[in-house]
Amino acid sequence: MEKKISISQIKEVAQEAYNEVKGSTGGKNADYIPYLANIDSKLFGLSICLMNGQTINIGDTDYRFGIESVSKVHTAILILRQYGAQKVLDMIGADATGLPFNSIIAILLENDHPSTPLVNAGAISACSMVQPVGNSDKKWDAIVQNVTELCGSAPQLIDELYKSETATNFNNRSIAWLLKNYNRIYDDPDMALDLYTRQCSLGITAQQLGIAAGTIANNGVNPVTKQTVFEASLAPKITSMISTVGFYEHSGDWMYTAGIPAKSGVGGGVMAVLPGVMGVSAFAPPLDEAGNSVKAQSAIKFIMNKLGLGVFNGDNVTITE
Ligand SMILES: NC(=O)CC[C@H](N)C(=O)O
Repeated sequence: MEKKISISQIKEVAQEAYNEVKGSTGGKNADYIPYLANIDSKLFGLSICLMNGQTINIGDTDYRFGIESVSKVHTAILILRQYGAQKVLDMIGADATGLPFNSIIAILLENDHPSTPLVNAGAISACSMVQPVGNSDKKWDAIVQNVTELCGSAPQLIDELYKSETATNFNNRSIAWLLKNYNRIYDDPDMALDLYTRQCSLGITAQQLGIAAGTIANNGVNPVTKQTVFEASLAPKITSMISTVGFYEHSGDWMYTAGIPAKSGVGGGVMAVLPGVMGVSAFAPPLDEAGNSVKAQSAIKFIMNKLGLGVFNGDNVTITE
């Protein structure tokens, strides 16, 4: 069906979502990474990027927080750009794990396969694939450049977070070496792990993440800078990956209730993609038990439900002035 929504309607509903959710007290900051435990848990930002490049920003949308696992989406896009869709499927996979993001059992259950670039195992494997293989500095430049193009502006490394995470990432070290054992690490394992840890420590704003989500929704063209960041044919590949595993073991419940593919990070950020319509991002540190921001989920769900939007609705949505 044809569905028309005005920009002022979107602004109104976004403000309503923000007001509704702002006072909620559910969840708690991630504390297995010491830096994250100390972030002000009252911070809350909501940002929407429309396909005409207009952004709607409410609350703490300029605060730089740790991107954490949302960076898995960016680097999955980078290897899709460098290798193409088939090779990424062959070398990592695109399956849901139904298990926590840092699961080791998931690697064993999937017959030695990392499953998807959007869980820790697949993301470390993805970092090992980033070209030029063998050159850590150049790989890092490629990762940052790709994030910059997707967001339309540069992220900034939060050094304290990087140190905090490096000092405590024992589980991820096991994952990297287990994958090496199964020939699923395509460069030096310690280098791949370090690049993964560093990309998780990039500081990003909700506005930047909203624009990155908008770039995916806009088939690879950044709606703000108008740059073609990746080929349009890759957009449904990345969106399908986000929808199957973006909220880990809660991904099914999320798609059922909110109807929008979204990816979370333990820094409190979420980026959500409604293809052809908008990118949405929300940031608030307190998390549920699967590591997904409680307020970000509530706000994005509120917007989708109130506007009657969702990838499964079958509507042809037009945004009017
Ligand atoms: N879900 C997440 O955001 C996890 C990212 C974090 N860097 C980790 O590896 O544990």
